Amino acid sequence: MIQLQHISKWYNVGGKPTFILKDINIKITEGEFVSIMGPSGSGKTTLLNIIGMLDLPSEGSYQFFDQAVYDLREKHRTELYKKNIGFIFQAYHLIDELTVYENIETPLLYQDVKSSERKAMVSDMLDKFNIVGKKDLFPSQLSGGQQQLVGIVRALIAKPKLLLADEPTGNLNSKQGEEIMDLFQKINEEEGVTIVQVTHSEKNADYGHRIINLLDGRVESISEKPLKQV
Ligand SMILES: Nc1ncnc2c1ncn2[C@@H]1O[C@H](COP(=O)(O)OP(=O)(O)OP(=O)(O)O)[C@@H](O)[C@H]1O
Repeated sequence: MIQLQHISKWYNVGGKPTFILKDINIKITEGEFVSIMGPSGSGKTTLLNIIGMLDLPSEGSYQFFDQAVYDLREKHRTELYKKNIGFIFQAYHLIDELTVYENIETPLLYQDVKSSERKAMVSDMLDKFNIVGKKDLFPSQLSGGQQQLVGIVRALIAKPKLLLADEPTGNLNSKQGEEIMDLFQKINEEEGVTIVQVTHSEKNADYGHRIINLLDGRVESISEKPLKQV
């Protein structure tokens, strides 16, 4: 699904290149659940944003299914992203002025899905994730865990093949965090959604089949993990 080759990213700081990522080579197969770990500043978010097509590297190539991502015009890259990728952030990034229902509906508006179809899709998701009763509330009226759940439902509504999550449980207590990780596991196993998450937590990383450890912008090691027993 994903093949990154010789990906590097640098910024010019005071006339000198400062490397954020250096010669990253990673393959991710459809259906995998991968965790990215590493100390603060090691380049995790930058790598996730490159995988999510939100950021461009300074060098290297990226194959997403049969598409050479950097050969595409920006418009086509955006279409590829919108069609295939859902993003979840630590700080939820919900729109405060919109209700739960409206927040979940937003990605469908960008995809020009018809009104009647949107209604059916949102209702279906509200039902599936047991949040029908919250649909008219605003984000400020929800707990952190509930807000993240809405963020996840919003990321999933357009049926992405790839779910990217940057510290998805960073603002949650351990019980809420565990619920979100269990949900990720379910989405991965039952729906076949490929997941790549950045995490500081060993416990959360263990939910993945594979852990990629970054250090100073390089892949320091990759460890395969047995599936977590439930
Ligand atoms: N526009 C920029 N110009 C210069 N340096 C940058 C820029 N954006 C990011 N960096 C640097 O890139 C490095 C990697 O950042 P990144 O957010 O990818 O790290 P991270 O591993 O996700 O860290 P954390 O765990 O703290 O979130 C940091 O040292 C950061 O200062």
